[in-house]
Amino acid sequence: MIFLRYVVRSYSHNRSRKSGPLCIFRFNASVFHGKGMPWFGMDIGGTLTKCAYFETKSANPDLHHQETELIKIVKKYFKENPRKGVAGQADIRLQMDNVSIGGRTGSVHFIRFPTSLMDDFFAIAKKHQLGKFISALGATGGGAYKFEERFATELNIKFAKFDEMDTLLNGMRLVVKMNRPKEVYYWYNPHPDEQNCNPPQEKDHLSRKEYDLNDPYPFVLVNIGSGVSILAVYGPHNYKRISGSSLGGGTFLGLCCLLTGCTTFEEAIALAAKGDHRKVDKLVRDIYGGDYKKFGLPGDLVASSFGNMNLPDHRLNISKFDLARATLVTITNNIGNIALMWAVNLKISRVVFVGNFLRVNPISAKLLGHAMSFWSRGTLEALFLEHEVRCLLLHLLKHYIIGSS
Ligand SMILES: Nc1ncnc2c1ncn2[C@@H]1O[C@H](COP(=O)(O)OP(=O)(O)O)[C@@H](O)[C@H]1O
Ligand SMILES: CC(C)(COP(=O)(O)O)[C@@H](O)C(=O)NCCC(=O)O
Repeated sequence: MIFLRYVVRSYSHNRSRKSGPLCIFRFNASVFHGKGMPWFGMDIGGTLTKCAYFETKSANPDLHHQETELIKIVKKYFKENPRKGVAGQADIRLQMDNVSIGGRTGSVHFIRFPTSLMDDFFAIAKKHQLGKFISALGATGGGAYKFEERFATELNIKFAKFDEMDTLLNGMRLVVKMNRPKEVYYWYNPHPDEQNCNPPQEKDHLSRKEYDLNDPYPFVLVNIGSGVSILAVYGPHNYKRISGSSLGGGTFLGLCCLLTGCTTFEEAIALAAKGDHRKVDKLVRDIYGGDYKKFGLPGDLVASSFGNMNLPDHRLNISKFDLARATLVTITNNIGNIALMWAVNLKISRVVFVGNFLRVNPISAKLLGHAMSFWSRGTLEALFLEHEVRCLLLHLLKHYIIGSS
């Protein structure tokens, strides 16, 4: 059986953890028989390409030599890379150490690069004759379909494709098990007096608490990527896609770039962190002069997202920070509303939010956490995963290594 082999060591300069980076090279299967080397999987999404690899300690000195050689090539790869982005960012924070997969112990590393830079990836992969090292690659996401032919014809690499929803769920199951009890968490209010008294806006004082998702079914899974997919999950192999929305992470980033001139997600989130959406939105109190008591709508609740922006006076008083925050709150609230509707409709009390929109984005996570609880009067739980990056790659690894799901 031919296994995927990659040398991947994150190149991050993180001081507290071992660093190492990435690349993708197959070893000669007849020599290595799939023992000891890192395994690799790729999720090619609408915005980001996510890679994960499992790096075991090698017991085989030949293998170790090969690995060292490959790391050299990897370093070259980064140096020669024309654009920094395509080299990928190692998500050191997500790294999982001492993980056991297929009877071996090692670390799972995560890396990402923008899918829009796939041409650069191909150029570099061709230059280094990647196809000589890799024969097959576990792939998921829309790009597993979109780029399959290019990988085959230009790089001579075949895809073993996995459906992104199947893999997302399998990966989630796996990561929850492997990283228990730290993986799943929720936002709670340490000051119960304030519980449900305020409109569902983000709460800076909310704290994170671990959640034991030992018996998870049923739950609603909301994947916030470029767009949004919503699944009702009833059992390990029993789920359906119940809804979706085109207003997702890509919408936030796209609108934010248009409205503020920012160019990256990190920048957009940093702007939003300093802004006040209430200057941009029309609130219930702007309309009622206070709360709309009959229906329990607090005055601070957003009545109309961006509803003040038709007025020149209001437009003069807002900053790019406020616009970024309003965009973030608008998109997040919309996703929360759809998720809530489906959970209530299906009488499912747990809603798990995943996807890279929640990466470095506690504003949205807290907003979702508070809003779900507020609007359901405490009957719904909004849960989050430590590995908000689509952990489905872990499933790929497992599938490839052990040949089972
Ligand atoms: N470094 C980043 N670059 C671009 N978008 C990012 C980044 N980090 C987080 N995001 C957010 O994550 C979304 C993509 O999420 P992801 O789950 O990777 O979806 P996809 O599989 O569609 O690429 C983006 O639309 C954006 O909102
Ligand atoms: C097409 C997608 C499954 C692709 O997944 P993604 O790359 O966004 O994670 C997703 O963007 C989606 O479900 N969009 C919403 C489509 C709808 O209106 O239901």
